[in-house]
Amino acid sequence: MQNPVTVIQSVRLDDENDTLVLLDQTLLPNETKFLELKEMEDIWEAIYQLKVRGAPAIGIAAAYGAYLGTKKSTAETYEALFADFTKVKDYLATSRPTAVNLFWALKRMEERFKQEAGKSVAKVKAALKEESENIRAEDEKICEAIGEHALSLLEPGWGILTHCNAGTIATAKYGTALAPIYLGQEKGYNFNVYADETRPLLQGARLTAWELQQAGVDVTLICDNMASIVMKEGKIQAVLVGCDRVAANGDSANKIGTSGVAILAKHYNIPFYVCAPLSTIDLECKTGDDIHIELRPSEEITTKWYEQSMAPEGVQTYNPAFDVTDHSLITGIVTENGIAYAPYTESLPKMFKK
Ligand SMILES: CSC[C@H]1O[C@H](OP(=O)(O)O)[C@H](O)[C@@H]1O
Repeated sequence: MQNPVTVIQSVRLDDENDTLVLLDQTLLPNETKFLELKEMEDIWEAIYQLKVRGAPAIGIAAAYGAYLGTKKSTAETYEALFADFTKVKDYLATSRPTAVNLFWALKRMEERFKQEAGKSVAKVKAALKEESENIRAEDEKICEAIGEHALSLLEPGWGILTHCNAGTIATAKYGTALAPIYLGQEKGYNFNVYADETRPLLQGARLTAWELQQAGVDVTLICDNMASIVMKEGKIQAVLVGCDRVAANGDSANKIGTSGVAILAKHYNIPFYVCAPLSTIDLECKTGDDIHIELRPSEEITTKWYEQSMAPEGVQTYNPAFDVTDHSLITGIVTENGIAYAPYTESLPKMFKK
């Protein structure tokens, strides 16, 4: 039975109208609104402001944006079109630095462009459209495969803690960390999901709790500082999180606060799994120290969710959007090709060879 929430397409191409259609995730859970974007500046802004967010969804949006931006070109030669494509690609690549899917998707679009060398402008544009649609369609299958592998690690009735939102709206469908929750629901696993609110942008409260409630999954919203007590009280049998970039040694960048959850899970002897499409694994990054952590505006901490500021005027803040969970804290990395276990420098490359 199709779960109504998983069929929501948070990122969609409306080619006939030269438009990228995005579910505006900054308005959830209070408003479900789709944006229709034609201009590269608006697409850049939508990625930066997390109107579209989640590593796979960012990659899909960038691929569609690169196609739409190139489609507009009036270039009459392959070379001139490539110059226009490159401008769009390089511009979209500046929107956010941490999720590797943004760069992976843009590189894949560039590789497809080069495969069409010597062909007519029309044929190259058609190829870019096809490639962007392939990226989206593949991500749906990848997330389902991650869900199947992750489900093999879980038992019916388990309490699952998750951080931020790695759900259906962060991907083409199903999500990564939430994929086993949706697949398990179809099979009667009846998980009890505990969602960290995930300050400062509240992806857990606004998005995960919303997605799972809409899907009829048993979800309990907790403040980030409650993760320890729910683990201590035996409510949690596994932690599942998404990721934005996995380094070759297994260090994994994910939403800020994830590494703290991993340390708690280690302390309470609870398995901690990172759900990672291969498109989020960056073997060029040797360790988490090589991952660029995005810093975001102060207002997200001080005023964004309050009728009035809850912090003294002008207080200094530090707002890293992600942190890196050390590979030693990760029980396994669930990919679409199977589950990688430590030592990750050996197991991760094998995932690409299946
Ligand atoms: C399925 S990847 C989701 C991943 O992306 C989120 O970051 P953001 O909300 O800033 O795009 C978060 O790290 C999630 O785990």
